[in-house]
Amino acid sequence: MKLRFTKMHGLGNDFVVIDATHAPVELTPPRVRAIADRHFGVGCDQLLVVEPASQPGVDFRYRIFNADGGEVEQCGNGARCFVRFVHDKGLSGKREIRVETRSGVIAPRLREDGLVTVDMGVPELAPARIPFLSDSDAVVQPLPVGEVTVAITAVSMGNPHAVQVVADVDAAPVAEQGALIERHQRFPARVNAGFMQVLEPHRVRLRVFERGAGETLACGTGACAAVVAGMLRGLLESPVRVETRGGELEIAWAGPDTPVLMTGPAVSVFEGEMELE
Ligand SMILES: N[C@H](CCC[C@H](N)C(=O)O)C(=O)O
Repeated sequence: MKLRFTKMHGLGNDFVVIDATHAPVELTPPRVRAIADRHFGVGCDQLLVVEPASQPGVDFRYRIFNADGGEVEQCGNGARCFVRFVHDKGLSGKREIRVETRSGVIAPRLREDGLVTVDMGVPELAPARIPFLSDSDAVVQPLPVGEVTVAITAVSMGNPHAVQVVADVDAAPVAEQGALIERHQRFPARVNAGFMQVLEPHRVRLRVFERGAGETLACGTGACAAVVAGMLRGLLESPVRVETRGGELEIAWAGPDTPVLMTGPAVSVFEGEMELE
């Protein structure tokens, strides 16, 4: 089958975006992996599939697949690229689009300045709903990882995150420790592992070893989770500028039981076609 796609990125977190609003696209995990492969396919961190809404009051549905083929609940950089894609393709005349994801409805808004603001919803902190196997709901919890024990804060933005504070993100063992945390037994759905360096109360640097994709240049839900973790630890004050390797996001949060607002860019790079088994 011939697959038409748009290649996009949010701060270097890159996506293959497929328009399935007129005809369904059958995506199996092997097909997702084939598309995401950076040598034998197009290459991307995640695959985004835009579909017609399946419920009233919503404009579209969009599905998110990691490069390893697994379908996941939420993607912050992807949500920004989604609304840019829908606008640029003329799929909607609106600039604020209500879209259904596996973790609920969000409404990314394409601003006049080209940046996108997304209400990413209320962070989930209850371990059972992250999910994080723990008999405590303390903000900071010890997690044995290999030969060391790290102090993490577990947060869900619809998808699970384990955030730790480090002195220097450039020196942090992201590849080795991130891989161990991603598959840690206490995260039964696996987890995105964040490494945050606090520069000042309104500014951090962040690296994320993503579930199902490895380290990415930026992670939108990871930035939201890091700011929530930092504020709960008393280290940060809203709004926070999150410096990732791919560029900057602005994250605002008014505290527990309120939504996290994320603002950042979304870029289309090229259109393409790929023969798919
Ligand atoms: N790897 C994530 C999904 C993509 C999230 C990330 N790309 C973002 O911008 O939020 C997970 O398995 O939960």
